Amino acid sequence: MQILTPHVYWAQRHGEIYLRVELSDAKDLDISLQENNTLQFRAQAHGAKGDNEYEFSLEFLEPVRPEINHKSTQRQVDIRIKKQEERWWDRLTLQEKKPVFLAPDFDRWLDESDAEMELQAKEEKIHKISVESRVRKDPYLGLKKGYLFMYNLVQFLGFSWIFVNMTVRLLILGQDSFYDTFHTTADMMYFCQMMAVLEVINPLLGLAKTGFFPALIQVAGRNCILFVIFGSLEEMQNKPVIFFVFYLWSTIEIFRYPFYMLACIGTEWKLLTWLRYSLWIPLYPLGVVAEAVAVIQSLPIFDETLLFSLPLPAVLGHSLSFSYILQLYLVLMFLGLFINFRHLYKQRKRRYRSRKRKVH
Ligand SMILES: CCCCCCCCCCCCC[C@@H](O)CC(=O)SCCNC(=O)CCNC(=O)[C@H](O)C(C)(C)COP(=O)(O)OP(=O)(O)OC[C@H]1O[C@@H](n2cnc3c(N)ncnc32)[C@H](O)[C@@H]1OP(=O)(O)O
Repeated sequence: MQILTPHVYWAQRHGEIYLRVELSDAKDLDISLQENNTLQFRAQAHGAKGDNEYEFSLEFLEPVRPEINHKSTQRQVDIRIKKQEERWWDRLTLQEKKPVFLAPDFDRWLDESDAEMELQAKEEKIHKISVESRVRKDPYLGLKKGYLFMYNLVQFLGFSWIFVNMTVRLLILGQDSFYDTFHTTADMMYFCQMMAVLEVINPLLGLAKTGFFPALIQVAGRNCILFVIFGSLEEMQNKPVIFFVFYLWSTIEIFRYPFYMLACIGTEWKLLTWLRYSLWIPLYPLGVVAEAVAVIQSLPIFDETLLFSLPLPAVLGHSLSFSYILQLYLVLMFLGLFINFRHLYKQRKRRYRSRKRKVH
């Protein structure tokens, strides 16, 4: 009987090494880790040349733990060894030259970044299971979901009404429709934007996972434009800028709210998700620019009418025009744009990273 060397295939993860020894019906297995961090393998098995004794040894690149897991099947011997430190290895063996009997196990092979993704996906799965088990204990879950579903439905219907109304009027009247956007849609916009205050309250009550601060910036920013600039200045109400502001706001909302509605019933439509997490990229800056134009157009009107002006002591003059506060608000708007743009970018990345992981 000869002593032969079997084919050995290997793959790694950050914490483990997998070896697949191609031997069928292996018996009398003797697998041990020597003091010099070398795996010693010996077995009787059936190979191409009949029954033979097979052996090989591998000195690992970095220290491994002494416990060795192995399983012998009719076709192969699987060995699993834990690394001492969770670290990616450049190669398996200490010697740089790869032994001739060793090859990558392409069935298990992952490169470092894929292995990281696999690890993260596992962690996320464990996290999800623990969150789900906690959530399942919430006796009001059905009620909360029902409330959110209804809220999103109402908002969706409101913004759809505005969007369709404006689109139809634009198609029929062309540019003339720009001038009476406010008179035809403001009531519905008031309703939707007042309802939107709930978006700031919901995360405080633990009802939705919305970012509290981004929601506050979003709702406060829009309501300031709607109620203070458009609502209180009649001179602004026939300006075309209202058309652009309302159209940009409602365009995102007719996708965002149905996306949330589906989330409430545990469903997802890929196209809708993509629209919710992509449309803001052009719309948000455009929206801020349109809102900034509205603020700038309102400055001389506030100066003239002295509406909301702050009375000052006589030595400092009569009053401080509200337009100064709006000029400060203009700066805040771009700060708000930066904060929310970054928030939405992170949400998009999170959404697509976790979906990509689910695919693996
Ligand atoms: C402190 C005083 C501030 C003073 C103001 C200062 C100036 C501010 C200027 C601001 C400029 C505003 C400009 C703006 O008006 C311009 C426009 O809007 S233009 C049109 C384009 N706009 C947009 O695209 C923004 C749309 N709005 C939003 O996206 C949100 O309002 C926002 C808060 C910005 C982000 O939303 P959120 O944090 O909720 O992110 P997600 O959508 O990813 O949701 C996270 C998870 O929560 C779940 N969720 C959220 N809401 C609901 C809900 N209603 N029902 C059910 N579930 C909900 C969602 O499913 C996610 O869950 P999961 O993580 O499981 O996926």
